[in-house]
Amino acid sequence: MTSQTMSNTPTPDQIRRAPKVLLHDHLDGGLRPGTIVELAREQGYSRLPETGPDKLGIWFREAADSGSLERYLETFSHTVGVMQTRDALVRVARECAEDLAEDGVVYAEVRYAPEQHLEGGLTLEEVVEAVNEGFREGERLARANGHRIRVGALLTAMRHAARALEIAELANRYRDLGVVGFDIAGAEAGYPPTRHLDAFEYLKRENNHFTIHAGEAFGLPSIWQALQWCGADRLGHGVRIIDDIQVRADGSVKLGRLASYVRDKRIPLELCPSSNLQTGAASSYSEHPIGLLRRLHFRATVNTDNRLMSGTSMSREFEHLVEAFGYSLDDMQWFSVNAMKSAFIPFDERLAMINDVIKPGYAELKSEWLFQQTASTSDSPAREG
Ligand SMILES: O=c1[nH]cnc2c1ncn2[C@@H]1O[C@H](CO)[C@@H](O)[C@H]1O
Ligand SMILES: [Zn+2]
Repeated sequence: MTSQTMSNTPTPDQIRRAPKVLLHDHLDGGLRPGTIVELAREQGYSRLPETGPDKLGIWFREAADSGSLERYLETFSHTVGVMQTRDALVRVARECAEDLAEDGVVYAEVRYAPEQHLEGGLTLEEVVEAVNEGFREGERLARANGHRIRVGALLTAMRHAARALEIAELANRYRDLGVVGFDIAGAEAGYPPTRHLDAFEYLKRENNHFTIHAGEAFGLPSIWQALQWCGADRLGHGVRIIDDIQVRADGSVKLGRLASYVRDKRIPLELCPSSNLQTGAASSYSEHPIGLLRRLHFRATVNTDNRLMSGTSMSREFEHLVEAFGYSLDDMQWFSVNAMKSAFIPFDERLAMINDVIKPGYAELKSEWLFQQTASTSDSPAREG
């Protein structure tokens, strides 16, 4: 008997078919390399470092593999560079929804910074409407291909800029019209989230939702500010919360006050393992804090961050975690339910996704697995699992 049939390790095919929930994915970090090449040609964008899709895909992964968030972020000039027209935005958003659906993602919140897409003369509103249109088209095309996905947009403000309040107002205006929340992103060191307190206070007064990139390139002070000064509903990454968790030689664990708060309040951590390896926040999958955070029952979720720059997908992220930590379909379900609970759509809609899509999806995969087990052990004594 192979180890595959003896253990309950999901296969790559099962991982892909398992219903997955994605809360942290950048629209401008997930383009198909072939699309970048075509858009660049159409728009006369001549600064691409490679003109063949395969080489360009490799270039992004290698350039992003720098160990520094600042250098990682430089690669976005080329994706943002070809996302300056309405048609380009519609196409990129459509393909994003299609690619996620194909990968078994059933619910996604995809973020982008509208202020970065104005160079071709579009207004902020036109940018948001183009992206929304693309997501709706992508959802329809996915459905026609037998995949069900729902995509909500998060509007990001860039933390080095000074437009956060304006973007927060934009997110509020398009609430219930495809936009489900707000975020700030960009270089973390030197740009604390409190610079944008006015935007967060405005959103709180409007009963709106937001997440903050924090605890990725900078540690606990950034997480503390994001939660206790700004009132973030979720943490983008938040991986450095590990700095407030002490694992003693005997294996016992002591949480500091901030880590306790994050766990006690069920603050969702939008963890992005591959991205963290590239920017230096973790050194290998098996050493990634997600293993400990999952064991300690933090509200941990699994995310892609930037599929292009990391050459990844939700399935790839789970494949890495399955390999590093021996995760089962039950673990995958736990992460997916965690993420769905943490989404910014209304409670009843989250519950419906959990009960009608996620749980039945995993139940089906597990029953297939049990069936295979029974078939492969039919002439040997029953095995304890
Ligand atoms: O992991 C990250 N940390 C901080 N900022 C990021 C990360 N990934 C992407 N962006 C930034 O967010 C912008 C809007 O999508 C991107 O253009 C990029 O500059
Ligand atoms: Zn991010």
